[in-house]
Amino acid sequence: MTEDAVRTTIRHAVDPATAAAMGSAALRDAFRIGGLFEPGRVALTYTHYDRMIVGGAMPGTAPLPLAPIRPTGTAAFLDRRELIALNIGGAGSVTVDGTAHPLGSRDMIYVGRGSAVAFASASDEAPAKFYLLSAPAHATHPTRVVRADEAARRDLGSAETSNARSIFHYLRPETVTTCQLVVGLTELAPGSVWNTMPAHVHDRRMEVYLYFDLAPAARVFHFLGEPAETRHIVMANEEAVLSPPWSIHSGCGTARYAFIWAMAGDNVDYADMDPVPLETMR
Ligand SMILES: O=C[C@H](O)[C@@H](O)CC(=O)C(=O)O
Ligand SMILES: [Zn+2]
Repeated sequence: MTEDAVRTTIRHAVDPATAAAMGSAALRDAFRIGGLFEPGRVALTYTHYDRMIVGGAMPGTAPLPLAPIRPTGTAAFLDRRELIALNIGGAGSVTVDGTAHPLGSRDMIYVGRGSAVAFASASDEAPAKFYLLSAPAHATHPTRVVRADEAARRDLGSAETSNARSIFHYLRPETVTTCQLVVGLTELAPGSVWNTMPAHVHDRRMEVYLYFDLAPAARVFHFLGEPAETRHIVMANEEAVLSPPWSIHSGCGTARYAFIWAMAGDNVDYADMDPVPLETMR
């Protein structure tokens, strides 16, 4: 492992009044996260929204460890944290305390507090891409693999409103116990482009989206901000965007796409959202 195999950057929390005064470049710097998947690297963004860490690991066939990072101030990365890794690339494995868990496309692993983790790809030609999320943990819950076909599926929206989509709920309290993490994947049907409109907020939990499976030339216009003061960020494939607890999070693509949504905060109740009536948005 080279010395800079783990890269960490910090994102401070932004308040709504500051965000409302930002132009496109400042909004992108504050909320968009790029460069998640670099060959041979773990790229991490330590956010001050519920101290959620958002990252990517794109290993070769040799194990790429999740090394300790300075911002957590702990001897090992997961000493006081939990983690998920969701594979959006080729076949790979996540080794937890010496046990290798093979993960195919869209398989996920939850790793409880205190474990040691390393990533590997099955081949160099089609490397795995592990999307990583980690939140502070107050208890140790068992490590669990959730396969793509084990996630709870719910179909939402319609073609008439350009938002026919399927939600695959990977981490829900009914099946996997976590301290803070709530994670799922939403896939838009062909011809549907809108997610999460009508929008909602949930001041109890921050949220972060990773847009993926988007054609290289396509973009998603991602909306954020307080409901009556919205802004947008133009997102490309495999870019993440932070949603502060006070912000809506919704997007409209120039083509279909998928995204992984994840939350951390005061509760793990997915349904605890405050809907925003469309007529109140500005
Ligand atoms: O708080 C939950 C999240 O914003 C997502 O689950 C929304 C979503 O996937 C969708 O409507 O498509
Ligand atoms: Zn939400």
